[in-house]
Amino acid sequence: MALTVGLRPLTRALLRPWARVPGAALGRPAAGSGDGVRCFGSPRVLVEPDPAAVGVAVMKMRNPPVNSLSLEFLTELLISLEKLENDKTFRGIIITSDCPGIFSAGLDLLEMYGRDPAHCAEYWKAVQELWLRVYLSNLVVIGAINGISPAGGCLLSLSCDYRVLANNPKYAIGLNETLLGIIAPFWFKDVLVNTIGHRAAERALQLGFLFPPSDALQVGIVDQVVPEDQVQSTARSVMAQWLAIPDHARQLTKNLVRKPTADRLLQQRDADIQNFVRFISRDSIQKSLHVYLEKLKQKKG
Ligand SMILES: CCCCCCCC/C=C\CC(=O)SCCNC(=O)CCNC(=O)[C@H](O)C(C)(C)COP(=O)(O)OP(=O)(O)OC[C@H]1O[C@@H](n2cnc3c(N)ncnc32)[C@H](O)[C@@H]1OP(=O)(O)O
Repeated sequence: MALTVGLRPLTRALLRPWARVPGAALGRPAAGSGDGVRCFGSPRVLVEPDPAAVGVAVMKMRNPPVNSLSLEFLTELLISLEKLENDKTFRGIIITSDCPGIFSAGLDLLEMYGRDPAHCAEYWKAVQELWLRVYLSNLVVIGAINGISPAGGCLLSLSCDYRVLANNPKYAIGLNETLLGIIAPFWFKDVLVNTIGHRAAERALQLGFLFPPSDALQVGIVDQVVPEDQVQSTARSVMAQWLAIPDHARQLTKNLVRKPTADRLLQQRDADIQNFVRFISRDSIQKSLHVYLEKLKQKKG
């Protein structure tokens, strides 16, 4: 999948040579890891081989305070995923968070609020790109969801092959876009419908449900709920089960199941970008985002 087409200078710079990303170094031993352990990443994305599982990488999102998916963060995630996809030593990735209590707060509202149409278009293209990259990955992708995961964070989780959620009543997962006065795009909706079924998705989307762990498991938006300190070990055991399947058979099957959903976006990416830009630029939508951002500020007191 070509990643650089049509992207503006910031994104192109980030997608160009790995070494240009400050702090990034492919093949450099990880701080605190044994000599010779391959570790690569970027300021906001830490990627390490799982010391206990051959062929598995752990990708930790580290964009404090809430792992919101800014353009720079999306770009770094894309670079890391592309590296992993092309590195034949890896067959699976566990995606998790390095921000306590938060998997990802979803799309970065500041990339959509008060921005010009060109910026919004570039941002949306990167959002599409990340989804396609994760959803269609040849690797086994397991979400070790160790925190709240609304909207874009939920989409990222839903795009994994399997989701393990920490059993903490403070955590919740769902597509809550309507609560912000915005709507989930058709491909977010498609992935949710594929996961929890039409009727449950219809209710969840319209009411902007954020499911706490027990409800999340019951509706099927996650596959397993486990005590917080067992999220990583469970993700690792699940990974072993998925890696026991020959790659070619699993990958072709994944493609068979997921391609029709991805194709719906691939066939109309530009139109989807234009729709997004038109929608997000409306005064009424900008007002809703403003109100929501103010609410987030006031919550702090
Ligand atoms: C035709 C097509 C139409 C398409 C339409 C658009 C489709 C858009 C699709 C997806 C949308 C999204 O993903 S929108 C994002 C949804 N996310 C949320 O609703 C989560 C919002 N955040 C929270 O609820 C909380 O921050 C938290 C529960 C995640 C964490 O709470 P906590 O108390 O720990 O932290 P704070 O609330 O104090 O937040 C700290 C800091 O971060 C800022 N913040 C939080 N979330 C975001 C975000 N998503 N984007 C940008 N910034 C965010 C928050 O404002 C605080 O900032 P300050 O410290 O500066 O006050």
